[in-house]
Amino acid sequence: MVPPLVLDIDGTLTTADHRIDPRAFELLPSWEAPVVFATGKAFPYPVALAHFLGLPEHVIAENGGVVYADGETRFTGDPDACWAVAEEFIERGGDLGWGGRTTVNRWRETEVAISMDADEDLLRSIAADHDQTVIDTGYAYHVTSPGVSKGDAFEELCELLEYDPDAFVAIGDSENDASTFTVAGESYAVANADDVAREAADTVLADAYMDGTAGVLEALIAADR
Ligand SMILES: O=C(O)COP(=O)(O)O
Ligand SMILES: [Mg+2]
Repeated sequence: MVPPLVLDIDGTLTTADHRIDPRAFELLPSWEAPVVFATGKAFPYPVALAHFLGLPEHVIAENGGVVYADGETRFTGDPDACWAVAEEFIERGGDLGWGGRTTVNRWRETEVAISMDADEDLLRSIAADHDQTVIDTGYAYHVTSPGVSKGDAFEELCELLEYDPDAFVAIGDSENDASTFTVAGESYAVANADDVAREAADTVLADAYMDGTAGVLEALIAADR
């Protein structure tokens, strides 16, 4: 039996230009064990991915702020405090960015995502004044509440579904994946991963993006034969 998976999305299942790599549609629909998507993106994104792969919607969104499994939704974090940071950031001349793409935050329920073009120093200093944290995923700065993490959310999801987190293989690429790597039994950072993810992973892969991820998935399938 192949092991269950907990997979980051951006940088892990994608190409370098942010598209889902088609190999996700070849390897995941027939995966014979649970697959959990754990992302910094807003709640609808991993739900849609699971849905269109024909997989059960077991997801972690917003860096752990949202857990959804078996029809149950759990939220962690203080969205008002995160928005207070974003509002002060705008008042002090900052820009959330996204070129008018309001869908980035429209369905976000526990935190705020800000474009990588933003003034990072200003954002971090305002977040610190409000006792909120900033996560840099390489795709966005996320203003998130302390204590929110994909790893804690993953543990919660495993409790809900009565899964053993230690049985899971985790793959990811950035600092928001390090906590998942700690909880899962086995962890891989793709070659494009940041230093925090590389440090936390059991194995740093030679291949980047979906090349790295597909290599792990194919090896797991081969080992199962
Ligand atoms: O939304 C982001 O900033 C990153 O998303 P990810 O956690 O799927 O890589
Ligand atoms: Mg990622």
